[in-house]
Amino acid sequence: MSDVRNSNAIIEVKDLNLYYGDFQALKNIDTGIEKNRVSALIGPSGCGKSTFLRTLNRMNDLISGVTTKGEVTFEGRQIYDPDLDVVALRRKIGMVFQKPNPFPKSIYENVAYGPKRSGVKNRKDLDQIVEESLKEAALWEEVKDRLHKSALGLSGGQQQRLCIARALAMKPQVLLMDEPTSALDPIATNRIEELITQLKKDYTIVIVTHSMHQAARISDKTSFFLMGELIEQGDTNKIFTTPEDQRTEDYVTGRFG
Ligand SMILES: Nc1ncnc2c1ncn2[C@@H]1O[C@H](COP(=O)(O)OP(=O)(O)OP(=O)(O)O)[C@@H](O)[C@H]1O
Repeated sequence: MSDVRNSNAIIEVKDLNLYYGDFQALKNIDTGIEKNRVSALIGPSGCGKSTFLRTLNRMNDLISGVTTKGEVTFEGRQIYDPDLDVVALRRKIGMVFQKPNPFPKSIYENVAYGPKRSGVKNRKDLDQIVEESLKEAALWEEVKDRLHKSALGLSGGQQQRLCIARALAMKPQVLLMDEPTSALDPIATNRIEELITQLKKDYTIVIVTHSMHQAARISDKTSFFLMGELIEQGDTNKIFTTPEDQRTEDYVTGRFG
């Protein structure tokens, strides 16, 4: 298997195995997530993409019966170290979900919520974080005149950009995105894809996608999973044009999945 581990990796994964009870969902995963790149995780339904994504900020801790073995290091620190501050980890490695899930609060409060909880109290500082995060998420112009209106009044695509702004407000280094456009129409999808391409200047992005077109359009690196194994990983262009493994070729050419 090709090896993408190198000195640009912000996250390194070594011999990672994950079980839901007796069922092994991830098998001997070795990989690295490169800094300031978009990495796509692809593969047929149930192959372990979302499970793998969640291992990167310990979101699987929230599911009972999960056992994780192996190493995940973020900037050289073991993230499965029992002494690690998981809340701080999730601040640095934020997450955006498939279905936009804004809180039933105002647009402003959605973005200010995390910073407030981590101790930012000064109104001017909060105003600034809200404005900057909404600008980074390409939503500011659409909402600046209705910041104190409910977030639930936004369109699905706007809600998803709000969720991205909410994650950015915590000043993360990595953004994990689990099929962030699967609930959106093509125009809203296009806006999120453009946004992801802009965000990689400042952030590292890992995205689970069912759309091979999306992976090919926006990612630099692609990892192909099958039945809990990481079959092949490398430059997106290579994975889609000259993959080394027959199973990868069958998947990317649409022969299964
Ligand atoms: N909470 C859970 N408890 C038990 N088994 C689970 C749980 N979550 C996922 N699994 C199983 O682990 C395997 C991997 O699931 P996962 O959701 O990671 O796959 P996926 O590739 O993201 O799938 P999809 O593309 O359909 O979202 C599947 O067989 C799934 O049924």
